[in-house]
Amino acid sequence: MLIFGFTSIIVMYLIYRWKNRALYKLAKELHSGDMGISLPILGQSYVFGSDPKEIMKNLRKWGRQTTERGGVLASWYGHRLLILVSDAEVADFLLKTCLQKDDMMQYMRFVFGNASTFAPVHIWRPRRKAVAPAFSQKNLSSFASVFADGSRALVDRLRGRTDADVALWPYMAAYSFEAACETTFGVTVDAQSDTTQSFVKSFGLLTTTMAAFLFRPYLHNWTLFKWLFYLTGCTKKLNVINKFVDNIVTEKKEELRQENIRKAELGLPQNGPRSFLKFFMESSIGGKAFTDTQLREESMVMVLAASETSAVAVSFAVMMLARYPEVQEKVYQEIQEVLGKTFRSPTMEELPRLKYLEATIKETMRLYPSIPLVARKVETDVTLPTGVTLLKGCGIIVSIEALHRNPKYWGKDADYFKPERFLGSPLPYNAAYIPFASGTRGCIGYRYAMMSMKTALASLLQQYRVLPAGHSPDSGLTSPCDEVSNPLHVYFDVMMKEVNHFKVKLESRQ
Ligand code: HEM
Repeated sequence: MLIFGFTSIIVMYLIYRWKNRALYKLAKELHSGDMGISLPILGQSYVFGSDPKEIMKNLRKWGRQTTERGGVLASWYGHRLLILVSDAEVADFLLKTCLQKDDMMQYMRFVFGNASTFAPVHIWRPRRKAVAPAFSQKNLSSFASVFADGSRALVDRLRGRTDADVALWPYMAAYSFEAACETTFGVTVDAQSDTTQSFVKSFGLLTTTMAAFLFRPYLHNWTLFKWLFYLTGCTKKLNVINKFVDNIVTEKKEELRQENIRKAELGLPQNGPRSFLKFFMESSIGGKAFTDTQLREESMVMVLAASETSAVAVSFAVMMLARYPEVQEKVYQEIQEVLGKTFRSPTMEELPRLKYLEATIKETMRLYPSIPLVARKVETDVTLPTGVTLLKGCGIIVSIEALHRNPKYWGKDADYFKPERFLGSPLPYNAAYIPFASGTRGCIGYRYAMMSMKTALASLLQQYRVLPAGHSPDSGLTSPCDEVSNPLHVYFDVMMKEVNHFKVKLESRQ
């Protein structure tokens, strides 16, 4: 009986291998690095481990191996073949050619709906077209005061935190979240209030659970997923989120109706600064008005996409400034030159003049991109510029983190922190820098993000000098310095975050 069972498994495995022989041939051609042997059901996914720090460490290791082997590597993830990419030319080609999100995103879709980030291409395309005008320069300019007010509140909240080390994350997260809510919904929220806290916690729990789930392909089965989702309390959390957003949508719809009636009566034009929600309510998808579900999905994803990503990037930037005091001094001098000596937030016209600050943010996002990887799917066989043909059904993981440290584009000092790379001469190869991904499915909010991050940093640095946590006179690094032998310790949470919640020491400049 035992022998019969064993023989059946072997026969089934051999049939499976024969049916998928083209995939196995491709895997061999692309090599899988030193990621360990591929096991049935698990593939090589077991090497990532379950601890978020381990996952990030192994993702980085996987990325380095990809670069060492020419920028494209294959790996078995459960029964699927994943192609990992750290070559800029190949990444650029794939991000522009393969617009479909990978199958693993269908679980994210279950949580966040069919909003642009997770939607299949046929749903995404008309939505992206409908959403894009909300990011016009004119509309974004109307958000400048939101960032200015928010960054003043950020500076105030940090007052009195100069005596000991401070974990920046809750402060930065609150700044970005409040700004994201105001620009998305047109309402002012207090990140400390009970309702908001419960919304934020629910969001956090959902993303953390989803991050852990994505790296366990053996759990990727709909029935199992739905059960786990329920048992881990995610259903309740999702209800909290949906209720929070639905209430705002209902309230805002009525407000808009009243406002339009009032303006029509007074003969006033129907324009002015518009929150994303208001913009969506006045727009249409393929000629039809947004439904309530579409309004909820699109606004929820704006809050999700706008808040944590920018908070992570700005927090990493502060840590880098603490580590590299002479970079911080240059940034500070520039802020003084552009804004003068009295404390105030930069205006929309002044932001482009903060060039060294921008270079510092960009260099931070090169070494520590908020989103370390993006996943796409091959829908029809596609031949890479290198001549290799990827087969239908393969998953694609573009490792932004590995690509950003690929010496082929960034030189021998790829791991060094040097904001000067982004000053003066253009980048040697544009596609080698993609913190916001690239192509038509790249980030729609990169200009919004830059405005928000520059405003927050300019305000913060006018008031405080930042020092490394546990500061002693020689705890700063002298730039240029190697971010491999002295790396920041990070973990994977869909985004890449610092393990100590971005701890630094603040010293008042007043
Ligand atoms: C530092 C901040 C940010 C970073 C690093 C970032 C990064 C990214 C990346 C890498 C993608 C592509 C994801 C993929 O292909 O799977 C993306 C997509 C997206 N981002 Fe951002 N983002 C940031 C800020 C924002 C902001 C502020 C908004 C909105 C206000 C936003 C809205 C979106 C949306 C809607 C998408 C989906 C685009 C589509 O599929 O059409 N992002 N972002």
